[in-house]
Amino acid sequence: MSLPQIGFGTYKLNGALGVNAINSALNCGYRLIDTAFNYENEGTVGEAIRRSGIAREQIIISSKLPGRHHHYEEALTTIQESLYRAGLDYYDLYLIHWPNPKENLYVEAWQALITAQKLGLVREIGVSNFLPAHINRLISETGVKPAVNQIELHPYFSEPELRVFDQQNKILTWAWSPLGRASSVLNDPIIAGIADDVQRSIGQVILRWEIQLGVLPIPKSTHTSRQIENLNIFDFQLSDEQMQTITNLERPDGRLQNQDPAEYEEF
Ligand SMILES: NC(=O)C1=CN([C@@H]2O[C@H](COP(=O)(O)OP(=O)(O)OC[C@H]3O[C@@H](n4cnc5c(N)ncnc54)[C@H](OP(=O)(O)O)[C@@H]3O)[C@@H](O)[C@H]2O)C=CC1
Ligand SMILES: O=C(O)C(=O)[C@@H](O)[C@H](O)C(=O)CO
Repeated sequence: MSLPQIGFGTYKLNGALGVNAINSALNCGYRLIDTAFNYENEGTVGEAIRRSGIAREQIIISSKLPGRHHHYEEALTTIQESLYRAGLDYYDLYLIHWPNPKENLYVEAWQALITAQKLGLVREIGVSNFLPAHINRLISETGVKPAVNQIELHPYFSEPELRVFDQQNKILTWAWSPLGRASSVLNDPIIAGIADDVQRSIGQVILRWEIQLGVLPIPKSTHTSRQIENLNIFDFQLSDEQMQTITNLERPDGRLQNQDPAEYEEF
């Protein structure tokens, strides 16, 4: 499957305001929309797509299986429910949202995603927030590798080891909260200096850094002007030195909400 280099995140985009925001993103040119069963907005995404008038096959739509439905039968039913909610016949991608290692049912959930792919409910399957040990287990127990791994990634938390692991295994890394969910990174003075040099906004520099790292960012915005700004990152380049300067901003406590997938469980 070929994917755009950037997608659109939809966490917190619900109801009529959500439909307007997602519709606006589609009009701006986004062709990859990220949602999740737990966002309770798969219906909003489906409605925005129908209203856009853009042909279904021109849009990549990705959703995610919540932790409370990792049992095989429940997972299959949940994928069907995800489709009914969105009013879609298929998802282009379906991911396990979190591995929930203490619950320890993610291999069973993966087997359900494999079946869903065989049934044509989803075109490709992947994971989110998976560490190398979790992915190695999926591969050794099922022989099927995830197509993508969607992980927290922004300049204060750039996941160097996980990116290398994904690359070595030909798994595409997606960056969630690529703008640090509008936290202090969007005012970082070092990135501001680079933004001045390249005559772009801080957000554009961050997203460009992610693209040049080989990662697919999925920024969310309710504002059309920001949606456009976040897309306009393909007509400039960061130098190797600028790339390294941003990568050096890594912080040991760089996670936004201390959601370490080795420990964190989300249901
Ligand atoms: N798999 C997972 O576990 C997770 C997945 N995700 C996915 O990743 C997506 C993106 O992450 P998210 O947490 O939403 O955070 P983002 O990093 O995309 O940041 C979104 C915030 O940044 C603001 N913003 C967007 N563009 C700009 C800009 N150019 N300048 C200034 N501010 C800007 C938005 O404000 P405004 O809307 O007002 O414009 C919003 O407050 C989610 O929507 C979701 O789809 C997120 C978290 C976890
Ligand atoms: O948004 C998501 O996809 C999540 O997995 C959530 O954990 C989200 O990051 C969050 O902040 C919940 O409080």
